[in-house]
Amino acid sequence: MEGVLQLNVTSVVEDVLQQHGKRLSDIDLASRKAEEASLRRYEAAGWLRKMVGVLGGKDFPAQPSEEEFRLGLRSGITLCNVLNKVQPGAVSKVVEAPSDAVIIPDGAALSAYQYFENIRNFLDALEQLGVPAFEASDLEQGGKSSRIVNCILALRSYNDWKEGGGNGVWKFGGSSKPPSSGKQFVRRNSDLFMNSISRNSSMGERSFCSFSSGELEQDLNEMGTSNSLRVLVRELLTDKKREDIPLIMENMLSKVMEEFENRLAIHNEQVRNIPREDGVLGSNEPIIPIDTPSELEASNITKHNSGTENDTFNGESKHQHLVEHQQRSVQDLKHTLLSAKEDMQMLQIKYQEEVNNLGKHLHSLAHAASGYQKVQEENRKLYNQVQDLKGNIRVYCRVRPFLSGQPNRTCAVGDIDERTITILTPSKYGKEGKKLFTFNKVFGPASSQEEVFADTQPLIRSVLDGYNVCIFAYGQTGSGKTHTMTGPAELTKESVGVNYRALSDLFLISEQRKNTFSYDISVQMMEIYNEQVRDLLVTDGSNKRYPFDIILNGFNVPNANLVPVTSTSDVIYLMNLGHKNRAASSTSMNDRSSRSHSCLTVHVQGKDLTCGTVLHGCMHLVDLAGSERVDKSEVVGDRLKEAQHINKSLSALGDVIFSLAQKHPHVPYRNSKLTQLLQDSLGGQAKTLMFVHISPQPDAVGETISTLKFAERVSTIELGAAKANKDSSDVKELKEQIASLKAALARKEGGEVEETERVRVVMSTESSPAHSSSLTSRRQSLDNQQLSMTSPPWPISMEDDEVFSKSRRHSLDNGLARTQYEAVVDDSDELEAATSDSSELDYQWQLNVPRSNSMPNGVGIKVKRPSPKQKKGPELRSQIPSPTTRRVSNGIRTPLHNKLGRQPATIDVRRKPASGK
Ligand SMILES: Nc1ncnc2c1ncn2[C@@H]1O[C@H](COP(=O)(O)OP(=O)(O)OP(=O)(O)O)[C@@H](O)[C@H]1O
Repeated sequence: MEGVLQLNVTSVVEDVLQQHGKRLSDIDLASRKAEEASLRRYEAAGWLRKMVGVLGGKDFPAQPSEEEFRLGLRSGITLCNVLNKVQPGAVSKVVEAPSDAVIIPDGAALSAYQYFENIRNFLDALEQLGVPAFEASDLEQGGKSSRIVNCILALRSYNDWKEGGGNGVWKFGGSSKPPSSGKQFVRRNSDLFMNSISRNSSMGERSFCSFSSGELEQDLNEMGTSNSLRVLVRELLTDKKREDIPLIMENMLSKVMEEFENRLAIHNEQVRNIPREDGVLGSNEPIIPIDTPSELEASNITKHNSGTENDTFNGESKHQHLVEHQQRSVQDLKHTLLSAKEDMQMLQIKYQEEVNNLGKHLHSLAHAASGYQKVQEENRKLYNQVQDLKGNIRVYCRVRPFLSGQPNRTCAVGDIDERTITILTPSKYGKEGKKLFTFNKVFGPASSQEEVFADTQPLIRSVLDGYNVCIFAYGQTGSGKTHTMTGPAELTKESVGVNYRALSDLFLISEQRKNTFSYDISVQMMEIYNEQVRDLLVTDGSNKRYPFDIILNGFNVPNANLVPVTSTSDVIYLMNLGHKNRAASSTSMNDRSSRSHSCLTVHVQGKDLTCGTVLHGCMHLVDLAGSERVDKSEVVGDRLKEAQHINKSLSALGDVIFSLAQKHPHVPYRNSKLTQLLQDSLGGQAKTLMFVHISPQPDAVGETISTLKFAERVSTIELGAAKANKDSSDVKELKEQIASLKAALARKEGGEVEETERVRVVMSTESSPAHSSSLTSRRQSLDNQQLSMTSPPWPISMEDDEVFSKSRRHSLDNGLARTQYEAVVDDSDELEAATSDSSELDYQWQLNVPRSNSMPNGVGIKVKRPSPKQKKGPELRSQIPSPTTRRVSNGIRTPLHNKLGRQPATIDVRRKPASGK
C-alpha cells in the first residue's frame, strides 16, 4: 500500500538506544526520584483536600513541601476525619484542635494526648482495614514522608475499591505510580523490568548486573525484541542499580515515544502530499500501519493479499481498522505529550522552589560563615588573653618583601599562614628541604604597617592602664626592623611605623578618657652604641653619655632628657631629632644599617580623677642593631668592635630571656646595657612583644633560620601575668607628704640643700591596710630623720660608667659622691659601696625598700672605706633588721641588710659634714 510507513517499535527503540543510549542513564536519577515523590505527595494531598476540605480553620496545602505535608498531618485530625469518611466510625473519637479560633501553629508542640490519641486510633483502624500503615514516629521526623504518602494513596485505593462496589478482595498495588494517561504506558513497560527484578531479588539480593543472561533474554523475548536490541538494552542496564532501572526505562520509553511521534508526523505529512489515484491529495487522516507483532502480521497479510480483488474489501476494512487503531494510538501519544508537558511545568515549579531554597540555604550559609569568622576572632582574643595570663613573650614574625633591584627569582620563604611560616632550606639543612616555625602571628611581605600595628595596639593601650610594655624589633641587618618600628625613609600617613602610631594612639585614648583620667606623657630616646648609653634628644649636637643606673618606674637613665609630649607633631619632631643623632654609617650590607640599639621610652603617668589613684606605665620601643654574625659583615677595626658589642649585647639579651624561661633565681640583666635598659620590661609584670624580622632572600637563609630558632624559643617563655603599676590614693598622699617635707627641708636649709633630682618612693599597692599603715608610720619616721639632716648631699663627681660595673658586686667606689642612688637589686645580689675617701665624715645611708619585699637574709650592702691608718679599708659588714636610716661615722659602717627581691629599692647616700665644719 503506497504511502504506508512501516513503523517498527523495535527499530525505533534500537535507533533511540543507539542515539541516546548512554545519555538515558546519565539523567539525574535522584532528581527524577524526588520529582516522583513530590508528585505522589501532591496526589495524596489533593485527595485529602478533596475528602476533608477546610478542617480546623485550615486548608490542607495542595502542593505541600515534605515538611508542610508532615506537619499538616501531625495532629492526626485530618487523617482521622478522612478515614471516617472512607469507613464511617473507623475512628470513634477524634480529638479536635483546642478551638477553631486558636489555630495551633505548624510544628508547635502538640499536647501528648492529641498526638497519641488521634494517630494511634488512626493507625489501629488502618490495621483493621488491612491498609498499609506507617510508624507514628514518621510524623515526627523529616525525610520519612514517603511511607505516609503510600499509606494515604493506599487508603484512596481502598476508597476507590469500596466506591466501585467492593467486589472481590481489595489489594493495594504497593508503590505503583498513580495512574496518569501518559505515564501509564511508560509504567507498564518499566514494570516488566521491575517484575524481572523482583523475581530476581526473591532469589537473593543481587544487583541487576548479576542477572543470569537467560533471564534477561527471556524478558527481552517477552518484549519481542531483536538480538541487536537485546544487546543495546543489556549495555544500557548492565552497571545500573536495580532501583534506578525503572526510571532509566522510563526515560528510554519517553524518548521512543518522542521518536515515534516525530516519525508519524513526518510520515503523515508525506501521505497528505501524495496524490491519490483519483487525483485528490491524501486525506488529512494519518495512515499509519501497526507494528506490534499481531498488527505486523495483519499488515503482512494485507500486503500478501493485496493482489486479489476478492480480498480488496477485507483489505480495506482491515486498513480502516488499522487507521482507527492508529488514530487511537496518536491520541494516546498526544496524551502522553500533554502529560509530559505538565510534568515539565511541574518540574519547572519544583526547580524554582529548589532554587529559592538554595538561595535561602546560601544565605544561611553566608550567615553561618560570618558567625564562624566571629568565633574565630573571639578565639584569637581568648588565646591572647590566655597568653596574657601566662605572661608569654609574644613573638610576631614579619617577612620583608624583595626590594627593587634585588633578584627575586627564588624566595627562601614558603607557605605563610596566620601563625606559621615555612622556610625553604638548601640540602645542608636537612633532607626535608623546609622548616616550619610557629609564632603568635606571621606577617607576609604584603602586610601593611596598619595591619602590623593593629595586632600590637592592645598591648600599647595597656600602657595607659599602668602596665610596662616592651616591644623590640629583632633581625639581621636590612631585614626591616627600622621599617616596622619607624617606617621607611620617606614617611607618609600609611607608611609610618609602630612608634608613631603608638604615640598617636596614646594621645587619642588619653583624649577620649580626659573626663576620668589625666595623663602626662613624656618620652626619652636613647641609643646604646658600643655599650654606652647616649641621649638622642639633644639639640646641641653633644654626644652626651649618661650614667646607667637602673631606677624605678622606667627612669632607667634619669639624666637623659625626658621631654613631655602632648601631640603627634611633638613626637615627630623628637623622632626626627633622635634619628639625626643616631649613630649610623655604611656597611657592606645595608646603607642605613644601624649598629646601635635605639630605644624610644614612653613614660605615662595617669591620675584617676575620681579616686585619685595614680598609674605609671612605661613602654620601651626598641629597634635593635642587626643580629647577623660578625664574619658576615666583613668588617674590621671600628666596625668589628661595633659588631662585637652588638653581638655581646644580643647574647646578653638571649641569656636574660633564657634565664627567665628556666626561672633561674638570678637573671643576668647587668651583663649588658641593653638588658639593663629593658630590665623592668623583660622581667615579670611587663608585657613583652618581639618582632622578629626576616629577609626573603635565599642567600640569607642561614641567618633567617638561626633568627627564627631564637625567636621560637623566646615565644615559649612565660613571664607570669603582667601587673599594673598603680598607687592608691593613700600612697599618693604619702608621696605628696614626702615631697612637701622635702621641700620644707630644702627651705629650712636655706637653699643649701640641693633638692634631690627625683624623689621616688617604691611601694606596692596590693598590701593589706594593716601593712599599709605600718608602712605609713615607717615612711614618716624616715622622713622625719631626713628632716633632721642638716648636711647637704654630696656633689656629683663620680664617673658614671664605673657605677654598677660588670660584675654582680656593684662597686660604689667613689660612689658616695653621688647624691642619690637608686638601684634595682635582685635577690642574692650584693651591693657594695666603697669609698676611697678617708676623711672622717659621717655618712648617712638610707635604704628604702618596697614594702612588698619581705625582710632579710643573704643580701647585704657593704660599705668599704680604707682606714686612715691602713690606707686600705677593712671590709666591714653588719646587719640591720629592717630598712631604716643608719648613720655611718668615721669609718664605722652600718651596712644595710635586706632581702630585696625583684622590686627596686632606693638607696640614698648622704654625707653629714663633720660637726663644726
Ligand atoms: N615591610 C617592608 N615593606 C617595604 N619595604 C621594606 C619593608 N621592610 C623593610 N623594607 C625596606 O628594606 C630596607 C631595609 O629595611 P630596614 O632599614 O628597616 O632594615 P633594618 O633591619 O632596620 O636594618 P638595620 O639593621 O641596618 O637597621 C629599607 O629600604 C626598608 O624601607
